Amino acid sequence: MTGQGLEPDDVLETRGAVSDPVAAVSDALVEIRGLSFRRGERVIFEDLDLDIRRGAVTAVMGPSGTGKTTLLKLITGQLHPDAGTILVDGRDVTRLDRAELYRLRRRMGMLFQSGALLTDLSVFDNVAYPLREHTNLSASMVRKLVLLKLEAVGLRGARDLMPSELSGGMARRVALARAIALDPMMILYDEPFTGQDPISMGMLMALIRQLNDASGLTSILVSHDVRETASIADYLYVIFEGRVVAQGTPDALAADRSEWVRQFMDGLPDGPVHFHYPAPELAEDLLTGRRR
Ligand SMILES: Nc1ncnc2c1ncn2[C@@H]1O[C@H](COP(=O)(O)OP(=O)(O)OP(=O)(O)O)[C@@H](O)[C@H]1O
Repeated sequence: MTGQGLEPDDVLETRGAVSDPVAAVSDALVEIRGLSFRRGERVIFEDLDLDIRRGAVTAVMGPSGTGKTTLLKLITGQLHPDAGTILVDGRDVTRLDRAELYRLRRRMGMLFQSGALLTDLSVFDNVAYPLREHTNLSASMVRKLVLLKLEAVGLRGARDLMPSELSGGMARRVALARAIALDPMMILYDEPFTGQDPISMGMLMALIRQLNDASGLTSILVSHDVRETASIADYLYVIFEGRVVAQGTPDALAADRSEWVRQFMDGLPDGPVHFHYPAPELAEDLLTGRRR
């Protein structure tokens, strides 16, 4: 028993009627249909549908452990679902062979929590790494591209530094330059703001939005930082217990009065997601003669 009592009717559709850009354009770069995924006995996703619109910043939010990172790994083909389809640019990642998946993955930049820089390489060489690995470009072309990517994240002047000489925020920006080195069609961010001070958080937020718009990217952003995420995303999904419980533009979700949306967007400690793990009444528990 989960104690959450989520029924199918609780699923909220909070798309704004006319002003919602996503409702008007159905051009999805990622189209997920009927996705089911388990970890042992645990159901992570059950019949999940979700679209990521081309050119937009789409955020996926939800309580900790709800499967956000898992969703990114399913989209990139690092995990295989039990059922459902995941179309990325029209191709079902669940059906691609290794070589096709590898080619598709090259077109997806990733900034994962664990995406550390290579500590033995300079900033320049970290960004050059995917270019040298995956292309036959000349050294002078690699140099130009690396400098352009570093310029895009404001760190062209830091090219000769080693990762140990960077602040946490700078390191994340270098990782971002590396993630866009191969000019991906899409970039996936997993908790990009974790551990950042407010200034570097603001910088990263602006960069995510700027890179998306200037490079014609499509961005998927997984984050716990509701307010910050809502301020840069075009569209938000809230997932919980394997399903989408709310979706809409930031404005639509800000105006939504339902308990689900309010608890999540306002960070309320109790609501449909309970603070207490299901238990008998406290008085009943205290008065009983049981030892545990
Ligand atoms: N390698 C693994 N083996 C077994 N279970 C796992 C594994 N990785 C994750 N899980 C479980 O899958 C569930 C979803 O994990 P996931 O990391 O996707 O959640 P999340 O929403 O990204 O969480 P957070 O916001 O805390 O990062 C969790 O219950 C987690 O314990």
